[in-house]
Amino acid sequence: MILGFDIGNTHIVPIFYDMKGNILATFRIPTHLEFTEDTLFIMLKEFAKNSNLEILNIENIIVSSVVPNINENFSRLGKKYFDINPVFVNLDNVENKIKILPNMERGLGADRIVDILAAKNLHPEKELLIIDFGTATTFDMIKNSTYMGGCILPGITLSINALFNNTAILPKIEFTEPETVLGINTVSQINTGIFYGNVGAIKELILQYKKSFPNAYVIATGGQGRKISEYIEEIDEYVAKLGETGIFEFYKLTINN
Ligand SMILES: Nc1ncnc2c1ncn2[C@@H]1O[C@H](COP(=O)(O)OP(=O)(O)O)[C@@H](O)[C@H]1O
Ligand SMILES: CC(C)(COP(=O)(O)O)[C@@H](O)C(=O)NCCC(=O)O
Ligand SMILES: [K+]
Repeated sequence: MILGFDIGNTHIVPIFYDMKGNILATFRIPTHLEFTEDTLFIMLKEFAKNSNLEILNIENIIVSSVVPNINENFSRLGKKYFDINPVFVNLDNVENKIKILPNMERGLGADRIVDILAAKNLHPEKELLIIDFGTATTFDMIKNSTYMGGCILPGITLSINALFNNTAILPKIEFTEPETVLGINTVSQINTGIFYGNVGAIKELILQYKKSFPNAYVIATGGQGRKISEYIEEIDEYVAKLGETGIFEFYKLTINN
């Protein structure tokens, strides 16, 4: 088995793969900097047990992290419990798959790197616009294996939390499909505002990218993107486990050959 970790700003997702890259099980834990290698191992052991997986069969560990402060604990986890040095997703190992423009910084988040690897695998010949709805919503434009650029905006839950945290009495709401734009209470008004506000923002951004890349094939991913994608006809496809697939792709490209 291969063990992957998708470390985002809100959640850490451990992923168990068989050696062909089939996903056997995934779990979701909150991103807490306080998790030590020992806490992480105990959680992993329980998850594995629950899915009837033998944790000692892990041959390699791949970590996609956008939270650098926690990385060291994953290195310790690998060394202490599996005698493995985990490999961290970065651009250096996949330079022929994702070329960057000469004037561009190399700071592209690991989550975006694995999204790109997976999307390129699904549609090798297409120009791709990838939208990932996570803590932040990110756009990434790929043409001829080259990263053309992208953008970042606050994610949906982040926007909901911002209203809650920066006002005296606005509540924290659960994001749902709105029934009407004529909200009759605070909760439905916030929900409607965030929902259609995001639908509109995403549509406009896609339009802007399509001005330069009219043939761009638009792929959305990220838990919060599923519902909203149905309202955005410019999105060609929603892929639930894009990042998870990309982490295994990174493994194949770096370790397996
Ligand atoms: N399947 C889902 N349905 C609804 N909300 C989700 C889903 N998955 C994640 N979220 C919410 O989206 C926000 C971002 O979480 P996540 O996608 O895990 O972000 P990250 O990858 O940045 O850690 C969180 O508030 C989380 O509760
Ligand atoms: C943009 C992000 C915060 C998104 O993170 P996420 O929503 O997955 O938690 C992350 O990809 C990141 O920190 N990137 C580094 C900067 C960059 O990608 O340009
Ligand atoms: K994201």
